[in-house]
Amino acid sequence: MAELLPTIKSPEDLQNFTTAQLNQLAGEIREVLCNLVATRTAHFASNLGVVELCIALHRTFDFKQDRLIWDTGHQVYPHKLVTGRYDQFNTMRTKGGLMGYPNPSESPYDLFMTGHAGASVSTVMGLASGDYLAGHGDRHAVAVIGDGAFPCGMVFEALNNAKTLKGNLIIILNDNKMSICPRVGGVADYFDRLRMNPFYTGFKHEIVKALNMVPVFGDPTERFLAQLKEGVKAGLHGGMLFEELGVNYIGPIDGHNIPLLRKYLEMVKLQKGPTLLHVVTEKGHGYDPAAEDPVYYHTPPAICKPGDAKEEEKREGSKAYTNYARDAIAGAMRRNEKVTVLTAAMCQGTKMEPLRDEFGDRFFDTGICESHTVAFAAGQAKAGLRPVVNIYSTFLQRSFDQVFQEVALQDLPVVFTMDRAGITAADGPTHHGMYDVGYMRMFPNMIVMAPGDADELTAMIDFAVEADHPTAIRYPKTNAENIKRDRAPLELGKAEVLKRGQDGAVICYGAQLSEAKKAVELLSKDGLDITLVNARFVKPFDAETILPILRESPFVITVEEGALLTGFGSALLEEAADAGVDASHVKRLGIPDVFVQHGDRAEILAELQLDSLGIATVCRQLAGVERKVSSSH
Ligand SMILES: Cc1ncc(C[n+]2csc(CCOP(=O)(O)OP(=O)(O)O)c2C)c(N)n1
Ligand SMILES: CC(=O)[C@@H](O)[C@H](O)COP(=O)(O)O
Ligand SMILES: [Mg+2]
Repeated sequence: MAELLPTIKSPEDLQNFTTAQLNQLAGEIREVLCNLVATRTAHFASNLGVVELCIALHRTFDFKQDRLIWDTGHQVYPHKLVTGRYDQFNTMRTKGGLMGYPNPSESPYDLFMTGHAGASVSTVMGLASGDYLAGHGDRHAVAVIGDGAFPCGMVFEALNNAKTLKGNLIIILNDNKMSICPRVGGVADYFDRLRMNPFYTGFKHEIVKALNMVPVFGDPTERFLAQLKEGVKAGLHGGMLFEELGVNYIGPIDGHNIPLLRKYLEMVKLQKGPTLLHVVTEKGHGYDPAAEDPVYYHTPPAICKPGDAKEEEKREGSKAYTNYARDAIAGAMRRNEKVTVLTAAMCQGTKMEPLRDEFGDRFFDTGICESHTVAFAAGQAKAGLRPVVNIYSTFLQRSFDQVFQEVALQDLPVVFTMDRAGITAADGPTHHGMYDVGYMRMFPNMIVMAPGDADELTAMIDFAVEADHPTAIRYPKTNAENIKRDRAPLELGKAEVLKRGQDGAVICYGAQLSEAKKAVELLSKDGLDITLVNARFVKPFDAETILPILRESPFVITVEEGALLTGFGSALLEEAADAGVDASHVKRLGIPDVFVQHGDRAEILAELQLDSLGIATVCRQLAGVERKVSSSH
């Protein structure tokens, strides 16, 4: 039972806690985190790892004035607990409840709504700059960024700019040796070398002893710090990469020792100029199964007791679109040795660990560097390879310009398999994949498609790796079904008509096809005979099939799990306008011009009328069936 946590209404309540109480608080936070993931899937190992760091930060700074950004934001749960949200904590990631990321509408301690990695150093610099110009140069601005997020290009862009900053910038590098998967790349190796620093290994105890003799405030600390840093530099050139960029480097230090963290945080507060404090933590700290398998426990399914008979089953999961995509890519790689696959640190989410093992040198994990990934794939394509960029729709947004310049403009055969396209549910607005239809279809040369079911996804990937142009395929985070029908073979730019009727038409782009089909079946019980089209392609658009349906149908509904602005329905309206075809009877179902909040996927889709009942209801309204029924009474 938590004893201290319920008493904390704001971080000010931590100020009188003793070290023993702060340690007790750390234990209580971990217990609450464990209780949460027993009930639902949520970010776990990352949160366990930052408990002490979070407490020490809030004990040292006053974030009513000072600024704090947790990079990415998935490790923000302890912060939520100590900033007055303990009472609502059991609503985490449920509709209307707390968001799993920072959310300014929940608390003034959350400055930005985030979820994408790598922006923290830049935004914190902006805050520091604004505070300085507003005469609040005494405020401190702190970015906490993980070792996985650190290699993002944007972080280095910010570091490059940091020494020009007037204002106090503190970067806490939370180094737990992990991204979601084990971290990769040269920066990771560099952090490993920094850990070999005697500051962290051999001499650590000596340094801690010396620190204990140093008062926390005033000049002596600064002098001591300067000497200490010189000593470390002379020893192993630790942190020289940062020092050369004009950023003071301190560390690494143990991130699970609250008094030690406090001491160093007090010191960096006094430091002039941008400062990076390298803190070493363990992902999953305090819960052994998570510490031993932080990949699985990054976002484990609910009730993940080790040894749980169902655990293995959950690991593989039922067959989602993600699995079909993975298997189709694997098939293409087996058939054609020119096919490569690229991931930007999402090997686990895209279920590609088996591909990493099977295709060693044709599997590329670039880390959280989406822009680089796409330009890199373009280079591979130019060199004659057939790269597949397997990426979440929302994260591909980072590469908009590389999709334009390096891929589309050169007309290179890069395949984009865009996972999590649509409502991703509990992650919320930062993660829903809503915009890819628009940002892909606007570029010349692109072939842009969405499968209506599982086998179609396989067919599209097979088609894409043979295409001579860039291709994009979107699919959502859900289990994939196969729709029984006399399946039309996949043909470039051709829609599939599943059924013809005279009372109206439903044209579906993507995986809501099964819901659309159910709706059409429901409607036939009401006596409505509805045409059902599986659009397959938004580009090239099948005007030949679709425009006659527009002309002949009393109403037409387009269905897509994406933004209405720039989406499939918009493409249809553009085609109709260009061809002079009346489209005033077209109703578009999709995601309106709002940021959709987090919640249960089925619930959100139902609210958007993107399920069978919603589609059927709209059809009835357009067909006037309700009116007919009521007037017959
Ligand atoms: C731009 C972007 N790409 C990918 C992701 C997916 N993602 C979320 S957390 C994470 C790992 C981050 O590692 P790190 O920063 O070290 O934090 P840790 O989980 O280790 O605490 C990844 C790849 C993301 N959120 N944003
Ligand atoms: C923080 C982050 O961006 C990832 O952890 C994301 O939540 C993963 O999403 P999936 O659970 O859909 O793989
Ligand atoms: Mg990490």
